[in-house]
Amino acid sequence: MIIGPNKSKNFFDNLKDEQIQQCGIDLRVWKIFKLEGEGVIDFSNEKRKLPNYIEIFNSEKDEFVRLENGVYIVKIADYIKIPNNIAAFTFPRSSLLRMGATLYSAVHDPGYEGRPEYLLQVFNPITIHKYARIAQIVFFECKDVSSVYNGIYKGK
Ligand SMILES: O=c1ccn([C@H]2C[C@H](O)[C@@H](COP(=O)(O)OP(=O)(O)OP(=O)(O)O)O2)c(=O)[nH]1
Repeated sequence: MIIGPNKSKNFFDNLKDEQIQQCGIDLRVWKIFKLEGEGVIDFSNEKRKLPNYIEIFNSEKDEFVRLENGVYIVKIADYIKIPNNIAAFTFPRSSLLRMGATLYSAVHDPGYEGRPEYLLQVFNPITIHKYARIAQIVFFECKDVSSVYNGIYKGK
């Protein structure tokens, strides 16, 4: 069952009214990175290695950035604290899709807190202004949780 914004807004601090949607919360861009080098992924995470992130935009310093076609990492400005019985998925805003770009999200685990990062793929050049509402996160009740998130991305 979806946890609506009347409750999920409490998983954030300092949300703007415009971020409250019908069943989710719009998320704001903080930083955007290009990837440099290759990643490594395995079974145990022993060999896991992320590429270098080259910052190309920061909402605290820049007004906007024009992105050519390509792949980017977006760091969200909003700090989220997910309760231990709730999970979440993030979707691109339809306006982003309508511009020829999209955003990919993995699962947000019960117990996670931090500022999520997403993969942004640009198929048609777009301009992103500071703190742009780029995505919408939707929260779900998660029964029979085996454990809460305590991995390397917690709190970042
Ligand atoms: O697109 C996403 C989806 C989730 N998260 C956050 C919330 C989630 O709880 C945490 C870890 O996500 P995941 O479990 O998919 O990461 P992993 O690659 O499995 O790393 P770990 O070994 O830490 O679980 O990252 C993101 O930042 N971006």
